[in-house]
Amino acid sequence: MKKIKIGTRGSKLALWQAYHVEALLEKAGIEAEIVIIDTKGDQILDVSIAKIGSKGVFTQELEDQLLDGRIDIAVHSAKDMQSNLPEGFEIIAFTEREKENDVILSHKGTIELADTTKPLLLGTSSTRRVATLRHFYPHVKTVEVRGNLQTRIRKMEEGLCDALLLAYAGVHRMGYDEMIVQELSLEEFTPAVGQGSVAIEVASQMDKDLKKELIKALNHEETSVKLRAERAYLRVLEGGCSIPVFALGRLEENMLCLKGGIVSLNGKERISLQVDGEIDQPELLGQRLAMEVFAAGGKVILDEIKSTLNK
Ligand SMILES: NCc1[nH]cc(CCC(=O)O)c1CC(=O)O
Repeated sequence: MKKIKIGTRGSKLALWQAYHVEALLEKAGIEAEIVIIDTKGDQILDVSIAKIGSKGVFTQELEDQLLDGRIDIAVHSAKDMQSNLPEGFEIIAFTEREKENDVILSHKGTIELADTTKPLLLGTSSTRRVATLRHFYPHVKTVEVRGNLQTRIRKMEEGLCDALLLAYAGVHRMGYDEMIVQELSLEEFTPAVGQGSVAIEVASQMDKDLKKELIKALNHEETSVKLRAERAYLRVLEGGCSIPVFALGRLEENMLCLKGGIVSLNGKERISLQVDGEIDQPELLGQRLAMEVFAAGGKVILDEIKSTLNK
């Protein structure tokens, strides 16, 4: 079998993910090498993702190279993948998911979100986290902070904020577990779709046998079932990472339980529901969740968010 070229962004987290995939391939006896590609999302660091327009900022360049055959697979944080891939591309595998929670990282020791007596300024650039904070902890102030984890930590230490709100997966992979001061609950801070897993994207024209080999080596079936449901939910909402929606699949015996919802940008309204169904049709469950969230008032919230972001 030929040597597989793994395309990745050059950030430390992206490289960790690419090496992880390389190791999984090697374990399956497949030789691989890593090709680093610069993306628009990496170059524009001073503008929030929500403003750049999230569509493919981190993925477009990798997709160009997939078509050219300069790389065979593209590795992304599953969370950063838009719900509808452009024509001609598909995700063939999701790697085993890391713990999905959000965490608080701080150089200051304990942080008490519920303590309304002390001013607290949290750094984040995720609309979901800001809106969720506004909903559950309206007294907490937020400031936008972008850049890679190292940059964000430096900005925090320089005084930009008291603490950072981040995905556990990225913090853990970059080796900053010691700075975690609190793990947030999945009930309040239900994660973004796909959080904690790595997605493998290919050009659909890829040789069928090769595709099969790669799926066998890289796909974690249970993760894949959960993420297919979560992504189907996101697809109905046409949400990129700029919209504060969340969903989390869980497997319980032979059932797939999907919890998810949406929160308004000001945090005033938050809808969170759970639907349960068969494991073998995860997409249907995601669509069902979307319909129930819409019916419960989510459609109005979504339309409001979209009109605000498009202004
Ligand atoms: N949006 C950026 C991003 N994309 C993936 C991760 C972390 C790893 C993961 O969730 O898989 C992060 C950082 C964060 O949200 O804290």
